Amino acid sequence: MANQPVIWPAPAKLNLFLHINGRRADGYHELQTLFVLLDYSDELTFDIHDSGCITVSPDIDGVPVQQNLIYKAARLLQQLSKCPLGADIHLTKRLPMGGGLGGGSSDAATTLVALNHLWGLHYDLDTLAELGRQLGADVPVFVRGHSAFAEGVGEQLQPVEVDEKWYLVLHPQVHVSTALIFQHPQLPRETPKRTWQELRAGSWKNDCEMVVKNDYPEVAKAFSWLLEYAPSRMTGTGACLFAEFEDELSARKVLANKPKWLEGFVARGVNLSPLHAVWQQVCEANQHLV
Ligand SMILES: C[C@@](CO)(OP(=O)(O)O)[C@H](O)COP(=O)(O)OP(=O)(O)OC[C@H]1O[C@@H](n2ccc(N)nc2=O)[C@H](O)[C@@H]1O
Ligand SMILES: Nc1ncnc2c1ncn2[C@@H]1O[C@H](COP(=O)(O)OP(=O)(O)O)[C@@H](O)[C@H]1O
Repeated sequence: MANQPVIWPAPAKLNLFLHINGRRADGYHELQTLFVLLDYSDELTFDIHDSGCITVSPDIDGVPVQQNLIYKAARLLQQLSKCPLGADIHLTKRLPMGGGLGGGSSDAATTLVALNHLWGLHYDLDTLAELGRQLGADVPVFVRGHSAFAEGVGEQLQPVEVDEKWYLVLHPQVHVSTALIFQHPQLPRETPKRTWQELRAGSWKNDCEMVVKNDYPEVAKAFSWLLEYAPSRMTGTGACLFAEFEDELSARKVLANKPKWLEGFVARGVNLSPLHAVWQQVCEANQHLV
């Protein structure tokens, strides 16, 4: 039987809180956020060849290949390393786009980590995270592969151990543009900065929630529906919201009741990224071969 290709996961994240502390001269926002990785992922496979070409399939509707973060990540790595190898990359998309789950950023991070390994480049995680930062503020946390408290524009990361709770994630099927929310005149930008020690005790909120609820009635409607069952919060700049549960069954019971206009899934919050778990397995398997 032919060897099955390795499936490299690109997990979702939730922002358990997202506090906006100010706006910088370059337009980017200073924020404090708690990223928790989920065991629910897009999946990528990589077929390496020596033509030097990069292909990504299937096409993502509305995203030309040169704009696809997978393609951009592969090209960036190729340019830095002058690697003559190429790759045919296949994506199985499970994470809703523009949902605040970081799917595109995670796809980019998985591409950097996987091609670094498969092309034999041996860059360390600091180098890959810095490359990732050039692609998007959310990419470094996925490269580093651990749930983390983040500051700055999201690139100053401190790995933290979170309770690995269960989450119901609901997608109200609208696409929210991160750039538009950050330009919003009514966005609150003055939450005082606090230390992680202060923040870990609670008082968590998402400063983007109110403007998104006001501008996207579907998001407000989803919050109203979920309120019957559990308190909830938005992740990132939306549109997804989530509720936390102690066990899987409780989360699945609420999911089973959801109306048709809501998409959703249940996943576990994890400290170590599923990407890094697979990477470790691949390295161990290679060691057995030599
Ligand atoms: C705010 C977060 C929280 O996780 O939102 P989500 O995208 O996940 O919803 C992320 O850090 C987003 O990261 P990412 O989606 O990679 O952002 P980028 O592509 O770098 O930036 C998209 C746009 O958002 C704005 N932006 C982004 C991050 C930031 N700290 N301040 C900003 O003002 C900028 O206008 C930028 O043009
Ligand atoms: N591989 C990719 N997967 C998803 N979105 C991508 C990808 N490459 C580029 N994009 C662009 O990034 C935007 C944000 O996507 P995504 O990361 O899924 O959302 P969010 O940042 O809200 O979590 C998409 O609307 C799309 O235009």
